[in-house]
Amino acid sequence: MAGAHHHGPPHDDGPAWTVRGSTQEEYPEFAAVFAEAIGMPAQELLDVERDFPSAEYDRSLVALDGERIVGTTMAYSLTLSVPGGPRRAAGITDVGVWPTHRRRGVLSALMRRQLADIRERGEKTAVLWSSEGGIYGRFGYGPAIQQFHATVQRAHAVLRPDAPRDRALTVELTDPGAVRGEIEELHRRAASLRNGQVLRKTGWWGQLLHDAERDRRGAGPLRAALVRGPDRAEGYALYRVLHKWEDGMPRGEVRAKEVVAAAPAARVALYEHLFSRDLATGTFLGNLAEDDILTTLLVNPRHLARTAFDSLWVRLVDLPGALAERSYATPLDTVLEVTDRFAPWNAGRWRLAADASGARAEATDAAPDLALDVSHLGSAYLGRGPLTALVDAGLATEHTPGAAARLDTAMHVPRAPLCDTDF
Ligand SMILES: CC(=O)SCCNC(=O)CCNC(=O)[C@H](O)C(C)(C)COP(=O)(O)OP(=O)(O)OC[C@H]1O[C@@H](n2cnc3c(N)ncnc32)[C@H](O)[C@@H]1OP(=O)(O)O
Repeated sequence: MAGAHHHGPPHDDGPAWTVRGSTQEEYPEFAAVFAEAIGMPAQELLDVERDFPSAEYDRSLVALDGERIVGTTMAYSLTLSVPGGPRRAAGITDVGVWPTHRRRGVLSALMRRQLADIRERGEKTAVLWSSEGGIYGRFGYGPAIQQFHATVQRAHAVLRPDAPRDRALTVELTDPGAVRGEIEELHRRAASLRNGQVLRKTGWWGQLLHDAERDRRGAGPLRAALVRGPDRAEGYALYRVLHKWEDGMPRGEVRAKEVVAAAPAARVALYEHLFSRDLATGTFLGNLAEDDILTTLLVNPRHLARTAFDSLWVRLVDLPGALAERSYATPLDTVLEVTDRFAPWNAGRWRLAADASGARAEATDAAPDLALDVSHLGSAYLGRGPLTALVDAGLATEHTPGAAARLDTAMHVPRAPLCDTDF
């Protein structure tokens, strides 16, 4: 058995741990290691996977100590919206290291192998939601989206009188399973329009709408509010109501998991529906984009309590490929000197040129305008990573004055990215 006295190899000392592909047969052992690492019952993982399969076993990796699994990770084959359109991307998940084996380079070994595998498959980027902010920067991932959860007390949950309201829209309150097709279609449409969104797998929808008791955390069943227009569904909210009484007074809370709308009036109808549930003193809204119209439409936005957090992290796996497959707001011709510890094929100088006909990135010997880490480009990839801030912080170096600002301008997108699917 892997012993408590085993000290394991040092981090950067060659192929430290054996890493190999895993299988469906091995999944119970895989799940046991990952579950222990994140502190949830393994059986829960197995049940979810049995009922709502989404695992891609041929993309699962394990690290071994002797025969025993001590580290896990998996990748999903995703479609990610990036500036320029939807692109294939690897969605990294199930990262866990057995607690007695942490900080001995197990994850580092898994990451090296996984990046090589992704490159071989031809996906240009990898994305993930991180459990902690301190893990993935060193592996070349950069936080690319800031989004927020919000709470608004009933007294302040009032939208401007001139907010768009459409009498032709009706709100239907129902069990989400009854309108699943419409909900999925609305999300697919919205996801294709927002950078950072991923298309949800069937298993994820099943899990989301299944409404397991453990997901309720004291609140009632999951409800769908579906906005219907004359021709088609225009938006939906998925939410629960937590009914609570204190000293005989109603102190309930509406908890919205997501609000998705194809038009502003539908979004207004959904917010006003959520704000008007009786016996609730406030509304929680999860996963809003930085520029969500709620802030704009509240009569008094000061009382919207926002908790900002990093959602999606982006990693350029094939740097020239990733830079070439997105679009740029302004013409660009610049030379980047890039460091990359975990995907050495990206390290070096790249000339990035973009105009109306498209973008190219090619290896070059020319003098660099800007020197930075691959993780910095990951942060900027979805259009909101300020490279100038990295220069100001002394983490990136400008050799040509203004190079970072010019790249920021070219990579910028007007609408804030959002990812409302945590995988
Ligand atoms: C996409 C997802 O699945 S997110 C879920 C991530 N998983 C979890 O949070 C589960 C609990 N945590 C774990 O299982 C492990 O601690 C892991 C996976 C985060 C890290 O695995 P380890 O094998 O310990 O990482 P490894 O030894 O390769 O560390 C490499 C470097 O990263 C650093 N590092 C690792 N984890 C962290 C962390 N949580 N915070 C800060 N630094 C970290 C290490 O100190 C080390 O630095 P060094 O090279 O300067 O010494």
